[in-house]
Amino acid sequence: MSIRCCSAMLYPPSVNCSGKTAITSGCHSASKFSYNKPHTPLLFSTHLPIASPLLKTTTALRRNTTRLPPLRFSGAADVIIVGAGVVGSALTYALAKDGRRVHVIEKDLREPDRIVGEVLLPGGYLKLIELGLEDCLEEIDAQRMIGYVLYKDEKKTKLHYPLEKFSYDVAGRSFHNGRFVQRMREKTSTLENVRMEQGTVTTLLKQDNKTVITVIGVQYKTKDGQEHKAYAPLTVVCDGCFSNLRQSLCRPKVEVPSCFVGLVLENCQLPFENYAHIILADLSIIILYRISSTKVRCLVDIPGQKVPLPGMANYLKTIVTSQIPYELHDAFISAIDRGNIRIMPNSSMPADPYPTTPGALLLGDAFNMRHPWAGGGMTVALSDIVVLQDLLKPIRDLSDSTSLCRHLESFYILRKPMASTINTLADALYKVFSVSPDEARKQLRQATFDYLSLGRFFSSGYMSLFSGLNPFPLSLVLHFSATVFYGVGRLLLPFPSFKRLRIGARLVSCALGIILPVIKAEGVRQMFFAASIPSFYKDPPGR
Ligand SMILES: Cc1cc2nc3c(=O)[nH]c(=O)nc-3n(C[C@H](O)[C@H](O)[C@H](O)COP(=O)(O)OP(=O)(O)OC[C@H]3O[C@@H](n4cnc5c(N)ncnc54)[C@H](O)[C@@H]3O)c2cc1C
Repeated sequence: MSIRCCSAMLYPPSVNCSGKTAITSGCHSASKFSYNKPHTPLLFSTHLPIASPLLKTTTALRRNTTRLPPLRFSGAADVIIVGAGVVGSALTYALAKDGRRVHVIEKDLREPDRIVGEVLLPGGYLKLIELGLEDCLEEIDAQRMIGYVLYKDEKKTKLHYPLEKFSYDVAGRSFHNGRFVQRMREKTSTLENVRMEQGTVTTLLKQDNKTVITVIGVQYKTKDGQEHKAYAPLTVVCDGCFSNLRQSLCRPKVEVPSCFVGLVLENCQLPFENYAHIILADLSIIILYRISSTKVRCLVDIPGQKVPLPGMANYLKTIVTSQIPYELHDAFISAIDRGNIRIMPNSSMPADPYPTTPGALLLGDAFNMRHPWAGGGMTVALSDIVVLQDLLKPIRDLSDSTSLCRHLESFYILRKPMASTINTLADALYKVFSVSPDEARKQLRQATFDYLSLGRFFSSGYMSLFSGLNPFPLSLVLHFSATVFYGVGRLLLPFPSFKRLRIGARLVSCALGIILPVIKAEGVRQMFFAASIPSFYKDPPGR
């Protein structure tokens, strides 16, 4: 179906709530796109000198590269993106490269300082290459990561990502999240057709034509307290895990099984450099990985929705120190004494399979979350961006929101291999690895550790799933089933007793109780029989 609406007519330029155009200064000029895109001609103002906090980021690393993000154009955008975190920035770059005029509104353009999004899996790195953003990992002192060392009791096992078939640069990376995000913002804001602005989006603007409600733009507040409205045929909400806007687009079912307590260890050596260290400790899971040449991140998983900060230093010192490798004790205690202990809730939220509000999309953590212990969030999100970019590429005009919305139904199917594999792995194995007094759960935890320690096919199968290099849900289910059989087999061999039989049966029931709800939340049909869903084959509208 061909769409011929004129987006400029439907979507007026960004205006503030008093009705004035938002851009009030600068030299407006009729701009020409350097790409071949049949847009209604709009007036563009290029290189408007607007002061931005992006410039004020002070790290020496960026002193030479940071530039003002100019408000590039004053006309209506094709796409509004809410949030310039990992996802918003990468999506902006992808769409702008394809010739869309993108208006990004970000609450805070200063370099973020968070304990999230510090490990990019090799599969995510490949997606970054597909998006042309791999250079954002340069000059930020990012560290190469080639696998995990898994610790349990006195034993440890080394697990490698299956990187043999790839060029040397393909590996995991770990880094300061803020540096990575800032590099992406900088690169994105150099594009002529990107308008990056600091402001907090407060509302999605909707048009109700009695049969269907369509999102037509956003209302946002700038730092000076002014309210503005911006309009576009498509609004993508990437406002992260604490999203305020997702409620109006889906039915979020957020679970918070635990929190991460984060510390930075300085000037110490990991027992195995280039590996993340995952310790299945007596009380919780502890993760250590390098985020720069001088700093190591330590994350301690504490079950529960809220973790009290008072008393945390004491808990870490008296209980946790003894659980981490001996050579890190001094650095760990120094980190506690420095006092910069951070806490983040670990949320999990299945994607709503068909959030169908024309004119809007959710992406990133606002749309879908999984337990972060496996470091898969950015990989899933970057993979989603590649799928979305491919779906939008052939569509010239985005202004028929209803057709576009129907076309994008296939997004929810095509994203499934990567998203379901990583989501299921993260949520199911988190439960398997978390501490429980139940004997069957203890057996399952031990069996999984031992299964991974078998090496060869057994560990490489899991590692290709963990790495995001083999996004294949069926393979995950087969490996999980094999782990359970292995666990039961060990209990029953050489001579099964009645007690062991009972534990074996409970082990199977625990494993099913863990994996089935996760698969159900992902959608059995979308996960395993995607090709049987009609929207899998949809032709784009308006070709
Ligand atoms: C403790 C923890 C550790 C994690 N570790 C990893 C890891 O190692 N590897 C990994 O891949 N994933 C990890 N994740 C998940 C990962 O952080 C997320 O998947 C990723 O950051 C999602 O990116 P995003 O852009 O959707 O959200 P964010 O990165 O949170 O970005 C959202 C952006 O939107 C802006 N914003 C919010 N509200 C508004 C508004 N109203 N108006 C305008 N702007 C707004 C925010 O300022 C922010 O810049 C971790 C998560 C947690 C909780």
